[in-house]
Amino acid sequence: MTATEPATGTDLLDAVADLGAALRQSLEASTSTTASAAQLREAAAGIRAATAPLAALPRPYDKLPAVDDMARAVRVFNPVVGVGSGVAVPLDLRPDPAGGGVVARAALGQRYEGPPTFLHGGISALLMDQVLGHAAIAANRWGMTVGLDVRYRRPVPLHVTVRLAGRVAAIDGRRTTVVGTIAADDAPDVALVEATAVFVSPSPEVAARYFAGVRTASGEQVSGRVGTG
Ligand SMILES: CCCCCCCCCC(=O)SCCNC(=O)CCNC(=O)[C@H](O)C(C)(C)COP(=O)(O)OP(=O)(O)OC[C@H]1O[C@@H](n2cnc3c(N)ncnc32)[C@H](O)[C@@H]1OP(=O)(O)O
Repeated sequence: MTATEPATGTDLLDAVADLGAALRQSLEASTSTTASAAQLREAAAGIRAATAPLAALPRPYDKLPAVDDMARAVRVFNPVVGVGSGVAVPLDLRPDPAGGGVVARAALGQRYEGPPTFLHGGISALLMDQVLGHAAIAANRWGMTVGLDVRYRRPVPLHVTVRLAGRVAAIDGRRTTVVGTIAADDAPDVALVEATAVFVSPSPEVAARYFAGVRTASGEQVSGRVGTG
């Protein structure tokens, strides 16, 4: 069982993952195609037609999807790890066998481009926030990000497998400091991006205020806290 692996292989979860994969293929194709204007308009019409029946069945944003499992930190529409998300990679984070923390490998596509042929710096920050957050959760130290420091040493190439890793560096009361890197998978010791994040577990009063209206699909109240199962 991994930190980001969905709970069960239910038919609904399989369908959510299938749609997520189709959306990601569509985004990737839309950012790398040389199709004509007419072909693009035809594609846009088809996508709008396919979207309409989904939009007609909305889920309130404070009701969690039935396929989520907060206790195991599985959030299926998370924009980094969620298998149902069109914008997610999705990263498959696993315990790092090389000494604590979590690690994932991925080749980032054209849809994440910043400078030509390289990863957008904001996407690097997004990925690091998530990876370091999961490293905190893996150490049973869930918290909200209060600080994220990113150093861009070298550009991250697209379409090349990179290794994203994070591990807890320090614990101080409700504060957890986590460090991590993005590096080429074949040169893991040469950091392209280095990041340090501080996560703070909200006080029970603050958590109750923030997440008071949030319910699971079966109607149970949630604390917001993830990865506690
Ligand atoms: C699938 C699961 C996904 C898991 C990965 C998710 C990764 C992505 C995570 C996010 O995106 S989180 C969203 C972005 N973050 C926020 O919106 C957090 C906004 N900040 C807050 O709401 C509050 O700061 C917070 C609830 C986190 C804390 O408020 P509290 O009122 O509970 O705590 P308080 O302010 O008393 O601070 C507690 C301790 O943390 C310390 N602290 C607070 N802010 C700090 C800071 N910026 N840097 C260092 N320390 C800080 C603070 O000094 C204090 O230290 P001491 O206990 O020693 O006094």
